[in-house]
Amino acid sequence: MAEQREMKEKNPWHSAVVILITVLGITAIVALVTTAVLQNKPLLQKYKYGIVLDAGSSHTAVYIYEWPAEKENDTGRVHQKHICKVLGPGISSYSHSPELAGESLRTCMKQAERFVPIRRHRETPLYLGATAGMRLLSMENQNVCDQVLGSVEKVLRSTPFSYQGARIISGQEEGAFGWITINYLDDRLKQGSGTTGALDLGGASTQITFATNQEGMGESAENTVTFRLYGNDYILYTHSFLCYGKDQALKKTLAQQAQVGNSSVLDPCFNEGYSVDRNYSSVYSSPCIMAGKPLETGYSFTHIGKGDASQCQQAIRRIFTNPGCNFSRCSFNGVYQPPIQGPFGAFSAFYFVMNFLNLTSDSLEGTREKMERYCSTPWHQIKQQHPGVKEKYLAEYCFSGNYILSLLTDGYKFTSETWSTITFIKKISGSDAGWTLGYMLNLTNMIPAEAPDSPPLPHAGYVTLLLFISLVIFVIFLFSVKSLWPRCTTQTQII
Ligand SMILES: Nc1ncnc2c1ncn2[C@@H]1O[C@H](COP(=O)(O)OP(=O)(O)OP(=O)(O)O)[C@@H](O)[C@H]1O
Repeated sequence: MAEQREMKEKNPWHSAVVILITVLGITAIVALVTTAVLQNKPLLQKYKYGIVLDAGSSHTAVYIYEWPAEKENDTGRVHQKHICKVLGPGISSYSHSPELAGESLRTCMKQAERFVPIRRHRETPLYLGATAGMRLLSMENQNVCDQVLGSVEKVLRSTPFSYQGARIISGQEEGAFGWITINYLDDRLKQGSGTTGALDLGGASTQITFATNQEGMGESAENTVTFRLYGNDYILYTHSFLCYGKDQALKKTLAQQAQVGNSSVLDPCFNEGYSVDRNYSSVYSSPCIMAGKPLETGYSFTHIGKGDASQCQQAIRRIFTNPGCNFSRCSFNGVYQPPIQGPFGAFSAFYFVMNFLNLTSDSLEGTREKMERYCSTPWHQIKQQHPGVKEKYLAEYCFSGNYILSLLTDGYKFTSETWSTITFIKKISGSDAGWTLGYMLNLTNMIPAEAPDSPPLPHAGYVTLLLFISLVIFVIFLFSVKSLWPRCTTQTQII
């Protein structure tokens, strides 16, 4: 007591200093916590947009993509905001009235104006990529093909968006950008982990693309695409088979069966009881059909279903030619293909068909069995079982399922073992699997060649660490000034 009194007398300010330090310390902590909380509060997110039109052989679809304006180079951040399916056929079907090709896009483009905020319209890039239908039209008639492209260009230029061009993309681009899309959406590119191969089945062409090691790729330069993405080098094998999309393959198979020139064609790829009259010209008019319409036949024939999956596969096998392989190994039609390296994602018609047939998770043997059963089911029963399904698709599922089986096994050489590496997919993280997203990411330079430098700590981690260190310093400080605190003793003093 005497000591304390003595101390107080020596330093009359000491309790005032301690109080001041404590108040300042508490104020500092409150300020730090407030800063940390405010700093971590999410900012009002601003978005950017991009629009890509997929002008396919069977139809056109308008994809609207959205991504946060701040982090354009972060993988997995662009997502599909909306898809509008254009009514009517693909633009290549407007060869008799090209001006209608552009008109067909107007409704979806109006929708796009509503989905993209008005303040972003002018800066939103707009692309149109045409695929196999237009590739075929350009082979048939370049002049009409240009007119169709001119017609869609006119309409797209009249929209408020930043029009970047309408062009026919190559089969190689279609394959490679499909591969980029699925690996970007899976977040595999930034991680630099193993990638997924892409199998795309369209109406008029089909693409196979997968990463492979360099060995043997020198064999065929036209099947090689290289990318440097996020600091990783990729060597891709890619091939697009024009005329081997689902619709053209069906025409090829039917044309080959109709070559005999009878008034009716008994087709194992259609269910028993199916019967439709068809014009020869509807089958033989495609540039994919080399043979001409059989001579000395009528105008039309009756297409009759026989419903036999094994015979159907035999008929399909005949559309894969075998002119000999000039490489170490080939898929079909003499096209080079290195050993397949999975896993694979199979999309577009691969998914539509296998999903309908409930075959997305079956073994190869199980798939064959189910196809036998499906094809041998009478047509009237199929129609009864699936009243809501478009009749054209329904009639073709026996052919389509067998075509997929044959393309993957006889064509691409998948086996019972490698079959299980295929996943049939429609969407990944809400965005459709297809070439459009990869195309836009490439044209807008949204995937950098080198991995961007990132701070050692994320923002929230940095603020938390700062707060923690400050608290530790403050506690140490309090302990070090403890000696200045007035000592209170509870011991009763015996005088
Ligand atoms: N639900 C469905 N069931 C069966 N087939 C379908 C279904 N939806 C679409 N298809 C068909 O699947 C095929 C592929 O469609 P997709 O839109 O991917 O091709 P595309 O872009 O028109 O063709 P390409 O890429 O060859 O130009 C087309 O023949 C289309 O008619």
